[in-house]
Amino acid sequence: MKPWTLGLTGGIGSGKSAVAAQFAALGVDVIDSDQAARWVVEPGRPALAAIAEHFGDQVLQADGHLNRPALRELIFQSPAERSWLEGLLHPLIAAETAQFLANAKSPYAITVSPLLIESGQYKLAQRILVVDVPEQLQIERTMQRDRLSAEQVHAIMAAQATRAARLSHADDVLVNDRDLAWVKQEVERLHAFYLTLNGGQP
Ligand SMILES: CC(C)(COP(=O)(O)OP(=O)(O)OC[C@H]1O[C@@H](n2cnc3c(N)ncnc32)[C@H](O)[C@@H]1O)[C@@H](O)C(=O)NCCC(=O)NCCS
Ligand SMILES: Nc1ncnc2c1ncn2[C@@H]1O[C@H](COP(=O)(O)OP(=O)(O)OP(=O)(O)O)[C@@H](O)[C@H]1O
Repeated sequence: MKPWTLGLTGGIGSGKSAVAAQFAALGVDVIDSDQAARWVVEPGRPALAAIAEHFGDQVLQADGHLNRPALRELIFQSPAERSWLEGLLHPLIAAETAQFLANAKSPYAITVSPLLIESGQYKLAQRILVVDVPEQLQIERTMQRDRLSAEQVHAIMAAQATRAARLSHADDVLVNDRDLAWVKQEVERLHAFYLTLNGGQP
């Protein structure tokens, strides 16, 4: 039987990757749209050439790879430029995701995306798990992981759905305000529950 799809979402730095890694360790097939966003702009791919043509060589590194921090600065200070980039990349990311899910072999598969709600991709999932954290913790973890200023993190958060909007789509919520042992325990609980579901429903 074709696996059903769990959509896993949360704001920047909420802990999606940490949660997804625990599901993957239990044998669940996981596709992460942040990773797919990297594949589609590898050197030689047409999207990278389109980005360089649109933004200029300032968004390329000397070795020809995308200069991600430079592009990040440009798009989070201009909604129009962000929208242009999303128009180019989101269909490519969606295609990579669809192909992965079509080949998934575990009882259910997970699509991880920070923009699951915003992009409409949630409609492809039978069930939605939101990783939720208090904003202060989200900001602290992101600043530490990415070496960003509070202002830079706020600019990215402003481009994402609000916590309330995301939670309004949730079937399940993992509150990631404790340590990683807690994440593991919560994922094991959810996984045991998900294995009892038919097509994502009880
Ligand atoms: C701007 C880019 C080059 C920055 O790369 P960088 O390596 O610094 O960050 P990374 O890709 O790992 O993303 C980190 C986080 O930023 C946030 N973020 C990224 N893109 C967006 C966006 N378009 N809107 C809102 N938040 C975003 C997400 O929370 C994401 O998890 C990159 O994020 C990108 O190509 N974004 C456009 C594609 C996209 O929308 N990706 C989001 C998944 S669909
Ligand atoms: N329960 C936790 N305890 C301590 N640190 C954590 C916990 N969960 C996540 N982190 C750390 O917080 C940071 C953000 O987590 P993670 O990278 O999983 O978030 P994300 O939602 O995938 O972010 P993004 O949207 O940017 O991809 C990472 O450095 C991670 O190691």
